[in-house]
Amino acid sequence: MLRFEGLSKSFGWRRVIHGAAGTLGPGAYALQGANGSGKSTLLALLAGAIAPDAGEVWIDGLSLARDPVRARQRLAYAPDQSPIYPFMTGYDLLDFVATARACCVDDSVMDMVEEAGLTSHLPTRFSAMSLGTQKKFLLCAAWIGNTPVLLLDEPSNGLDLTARAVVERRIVERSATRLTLFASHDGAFINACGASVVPLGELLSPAG
Ligand SMILES: Nc1ncnc2c1ncn2[C@@H]1O[C@H](COP(=O)(O)OP(=O)(O)OP(=O)(O)O)[C@@H](O)[C@H]1O
Repeated sequence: MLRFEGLSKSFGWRRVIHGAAGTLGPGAYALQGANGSGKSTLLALLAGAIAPDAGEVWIDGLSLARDPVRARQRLAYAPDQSPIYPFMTGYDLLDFVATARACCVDDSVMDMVEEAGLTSHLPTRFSAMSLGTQKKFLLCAAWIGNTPVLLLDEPSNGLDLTARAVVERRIVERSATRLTLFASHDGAFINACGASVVPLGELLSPAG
């Protein structure tokens, strides 16, 4: 479902990810590691949000480098924070993501919007939303298309208790047939999601 081999990334002189490799099937996985160890960088590489210096990623068997359109339609990624255009509304974000994934905003996603307390914020511009509200929209957008692979960076950061429970339940619901890989330092959240802990160091080349 998610496979990656030989992934490496440096920022200037600093090598952050070296020789990362792994194969993950359906389930929930919590990527763990110290601050600054490279969890967000690895998730961004797996999502194709940043280009690797070396290595390759396959989403549901499709190469992210060689078959990017079809691979990306099987993938959703919610960074911890995202530079969304300030003039976009909640509606605009959901529509934009659905178009990119060649699908629609279905009832399940609108239920999530309602459960997370976002309905009244749908017409609000991102520039006028709190950080927690922006985060909730990013997470709801990540559920659009019910993609086989879902990558989430610190999904519980800044969420109120209601939204946190919604995201936990949604991750559990996916786990039988789909993959969710998320970076988190939040032990209670990881447990509530029934996630297996994946130490970042175990995915990296020992020579790194
Ligand atoms: N765009 C960038 N340019 C330069 N350095 C970067 C960039 N992105 C990340 N880094 C550096 O790469 C290293 C790993 O950062 P990353 O955010 O991936 O770590 P992390 O494990 O997610 O950390 P945290 O647990 O604090 O969120 C850090 O030293 C960071 O400063």
